[in-house]
Amino acid sequence: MDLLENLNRQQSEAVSAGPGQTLVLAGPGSGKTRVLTRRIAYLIDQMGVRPYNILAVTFTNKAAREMGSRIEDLLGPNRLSGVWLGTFHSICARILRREAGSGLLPFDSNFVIFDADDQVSIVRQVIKDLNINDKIHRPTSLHAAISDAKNNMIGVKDYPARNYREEVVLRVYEQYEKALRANNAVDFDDLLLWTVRLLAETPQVRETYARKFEHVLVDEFQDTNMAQYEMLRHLASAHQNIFVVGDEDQSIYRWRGADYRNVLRFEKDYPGARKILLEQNYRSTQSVLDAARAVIDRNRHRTPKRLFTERGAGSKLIYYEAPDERAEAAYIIDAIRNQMSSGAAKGRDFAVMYRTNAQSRLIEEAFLHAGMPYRLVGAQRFYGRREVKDIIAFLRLVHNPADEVSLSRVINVPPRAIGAKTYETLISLARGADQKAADILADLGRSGSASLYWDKLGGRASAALANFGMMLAAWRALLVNGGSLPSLFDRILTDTRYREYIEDGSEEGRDRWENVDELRRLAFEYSEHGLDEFLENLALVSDQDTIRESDDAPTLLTLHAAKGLEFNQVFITGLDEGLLPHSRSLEDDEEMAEERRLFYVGITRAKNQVYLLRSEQRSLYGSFAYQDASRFLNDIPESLLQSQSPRASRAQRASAWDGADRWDSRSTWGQPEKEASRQSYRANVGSRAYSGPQPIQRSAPVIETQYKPMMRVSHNSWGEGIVLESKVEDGDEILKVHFESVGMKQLVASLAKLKIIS
Ligand SMILES: Nc1ncnc2c1ncn2[C@@H]1O[C@H](COP(=O)(O)OP(=O)(O)OP(=O)(O)O)[C@@H](O)[C@H]1O
Ligand SMILES: [Mg+2]
Repeated sequence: MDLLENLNRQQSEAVSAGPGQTLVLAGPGSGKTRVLTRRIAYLIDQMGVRPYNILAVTFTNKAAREMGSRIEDLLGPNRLSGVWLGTFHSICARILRREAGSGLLPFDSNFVIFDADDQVSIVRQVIKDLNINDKIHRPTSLHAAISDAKNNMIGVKDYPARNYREEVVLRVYEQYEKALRANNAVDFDDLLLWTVRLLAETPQVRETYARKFEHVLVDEFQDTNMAQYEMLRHLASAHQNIFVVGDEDQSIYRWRGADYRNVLRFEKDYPGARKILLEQNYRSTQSVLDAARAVIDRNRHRTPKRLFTERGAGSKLIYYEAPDERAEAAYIIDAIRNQMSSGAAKGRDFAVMYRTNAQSRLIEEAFLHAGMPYRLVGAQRFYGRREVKDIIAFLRLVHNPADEVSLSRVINVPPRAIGAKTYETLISLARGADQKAADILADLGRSGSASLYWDKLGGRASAALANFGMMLAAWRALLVNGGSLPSLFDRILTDTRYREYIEDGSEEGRDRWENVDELRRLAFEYSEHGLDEFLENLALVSDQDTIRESDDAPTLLTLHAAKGLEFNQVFITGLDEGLLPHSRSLEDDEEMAEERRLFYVGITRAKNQVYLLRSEQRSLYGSFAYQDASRFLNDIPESLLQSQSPRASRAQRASAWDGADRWDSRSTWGQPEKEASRQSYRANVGSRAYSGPQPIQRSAPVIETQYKPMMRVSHNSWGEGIVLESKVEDGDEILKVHFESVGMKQLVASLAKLKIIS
């Protein structure tokens, strides 16, 4: 096909630009990602560039996959093979794996990538070892300080210790690094840091890659940080062909070190760069664009951009001010259900966005109560589950026996009589002998009671450890002898009797097994690639990667995770001062500007309809409080808004209460069935009018219930959850609890032994 087809003049100019440097700066929905995709196809097809001479960086794995399949659609199958297409993290991991054997790096090529949980648990351990007060120095904040340093390319040696706090960070940083190296592990920041160091300090490595990559292309350039920018410069240093697209107004990752001034740096470093502006928006209606512009225009120090659309005015943005957060959630459910039941829209048309992850809980509950499926974007749901983490830990141990974080996780899972004390003795023995714990396990497995360590650990403990050691050795042998990933996976399940362990006959047990089975299916997909790549991909899943395209359901996601995506209709929730803009930003101009950009990104995801929601009252942080409306709402001209707030006027409210159908009279989405929508509205009146922590629905209790809705509770194996409903049936208290780990569960209170947290 003609690769310049369906592009406007500026877009074609960018796609077919000659060699050198190109900067495409343009607003949302103007086709930047489309241009980048076409450009890759064009390079291969029209300019004869070989795929393996191309490096393209996307912001998420999902974006990389989509780009890949789009290019294959354009060029036909297999024309892309060899191209390096992925996120900064995955590209760095690839470079480091190739180079780790050279002795230039402090880990070998079997290194594992520790996820956020692992990282914080190491910090926690270090804090304990160093006797630091974790109430004053929170593990997550120390970890953030370390991460910050790494993103700014500041190593332990260069870390300034100008005050007490920095001294603490430095001490923790030092031990944290030691722990990573001892585990043959890297964290996310290391991937970048070590790649940049390698490229900067080793000319022949730099040359190799710089020669290889004749063309370097980058999407979402405004969100690169210093280290990423350095990396790009090194990689493009031989051919100097670098093509970046971005929008300063959509820079929303400052907290991760992103610096939109990289755009200025680019112009300074490459004075000959051609700059292309795209001005037509193909995504949104004029109303959406006008509202978005009104919001972003208030930011200072920005270059105003022209952006027009030929899609027509479209409908106004709908504003709804709910009496409380439950009513806010109920409104979303109603609006979606009405359109879906009338056939006016499909589940996948909708996205519900929020500023902080904590806000998702109530919205999820509302979906659960309504029995409506949804897609929650975030790695937690699947990969955060205990059983999934267990199996991954076994696989990581096989891959990298030095990984003590994984070892400590599964050494006694399922229980095999290796207590915490035995584990500690094992670790201190290893430290004393300057050995890895895994080597001692292997030795015990090999030599049994003839092992040097047998007596030191005691007979019983040694026997248990020896068994574990033999099992590990057998798994490694299987892999070394060419066994496939699926066969290793199954062998682990059989040897550990993992299924018997988790399938206890309960519904939860079945759920857990299904998760293991899902992971197994994933492992099968990687049979060709092997364990390395499987683990790497697991470690690098980002939030957007958890969106299952096949599910036709509304998407729930943070504004941050919404970057680059588009939806027919977008709900932006929590437009309250303190939430959006977030309270942390109220006293800092730069932060406030970033909050504004975040709101801007949210609005501009919408093709047709934006809903702006807020709640007068919120219980987010444990107590109820009244909120002011977000200042950002004031920036949107009245003429673009249509209010559907129940308090907008007495007359409107009265008509809503007596059952007159407000969906029919005021909706912009056609004519839902009158009766159905009225009923659903009525069904929700109870929760809509409710204020304060009361049950959503409850049959009149016969005896006093011990648990109340909205209580936070903790369960032995499912962790923390929220009570949604409590009722008495046949003298038993029956609870519906939503657990973070496993979702909604129904429990008998007397058997479940829940602990009340708050
Ligand atoms: N010339 C065109 N003709 C028709 N549709 C187009 C054209 N250019 C872009 N589009 C469509 O417009 C939408 C937005 O494009 P794209 O996602 O590439 O924009 P973007 O600039 O990358 O947006 P964002 O800044 O949000 O990442 C997509 O659905 C895309 O297919
Ligand atoms: Mg884009």
